[in-house]
Amino acid sequence: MREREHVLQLENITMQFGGVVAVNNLSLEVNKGEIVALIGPNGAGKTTAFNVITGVYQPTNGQALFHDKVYLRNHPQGKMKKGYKGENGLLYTSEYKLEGQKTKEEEKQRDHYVFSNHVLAPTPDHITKMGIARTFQNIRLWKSMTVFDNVIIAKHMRAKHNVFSSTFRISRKEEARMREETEALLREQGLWQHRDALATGLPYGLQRRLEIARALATEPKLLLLDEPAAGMNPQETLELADFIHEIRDKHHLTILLIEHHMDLVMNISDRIYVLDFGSLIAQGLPSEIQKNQHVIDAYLGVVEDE
Ligand SMILES: Nc1ncnc2c1ncn2[C@@H]1O[C@H](COP(=O)(O)OP(=O)(O)OP(=O)(O)O)[C@@H](O)[C@H]1O
Repeated sequence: MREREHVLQLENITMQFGGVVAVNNLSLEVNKGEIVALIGPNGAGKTTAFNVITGVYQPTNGQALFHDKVYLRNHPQGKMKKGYKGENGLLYTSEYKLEGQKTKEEEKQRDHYVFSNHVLAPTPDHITKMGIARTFQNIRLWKSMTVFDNVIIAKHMRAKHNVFSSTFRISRKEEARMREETEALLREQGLWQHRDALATGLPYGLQRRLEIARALATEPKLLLLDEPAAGMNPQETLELADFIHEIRDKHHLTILLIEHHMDLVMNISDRIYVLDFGSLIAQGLPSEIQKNQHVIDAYLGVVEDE
């Protein structure tokens, strides 16, 4: 069997807001080409996990790796050092000690975690350039811009220079290339005939498509979808499954998604992680998760199709 290629790994991620532990000691991995779902009841911490992965929030503790390279890391500091309610609060500090006799494996593990209090806090912009893109639970488009501009600006964000310098200084050739790629994306998403419309003027379903086109414009390796089926009827939800497979294959993506529509989740996911009150309560294949009594009690037993 081929070795798994890690795209994203979260290790011991805790996100605490004041006294609220929104995500508690979360570890997970997403491998190349996989479609992985993160599910759980309202308030379980799913969106917070996405916000940590994309640099919107700096986690209180833990680290994340993209293609096996640590790109964000933190440990409880300042006031939080006392008020920390999560687990493994010393793991990423030089205060971490291994008790008792150390095996080679434990030593290796320790070296992997401890970087002498070294904190890494990349900005969302940096993370987009690295190759992680997302969509939002509540669609967030640049409302006063046209459909075309929403996508081409995202392309500029992917370019090596920043939006402002690139707007004024990129070569004509590069600009032409970006326009061509934008056209291709809009055609692919069935949005080309709407290119001059304002983003907010589009019907809801097309706004979702535009959000995905804009995410794809940044040429991601990993795409995070936050409730892509929200507001869709059963027929649209069914079509969404095919659509997600299509974009995964066409754009060579790895996908992590949050979703409450269990039919969709069970249909498209290679693996599923289940959160409840910020903590991971189960992980496995869809067939395993469906049968897991803990998950049924915490979530599946009460889930309502939207
Ligand atoms: N910025 C914040 N400040 C304070 N508390 C927050 C913040 N963001 C999230 N929380 C809290 O963290 C917990 C997890 O919220 P989160 O939105 O991540 O859950 P979720 O699983 O995405 O829920 P849903 O399915 O309803 O979207 C909740 O208790 C929420 O109130």
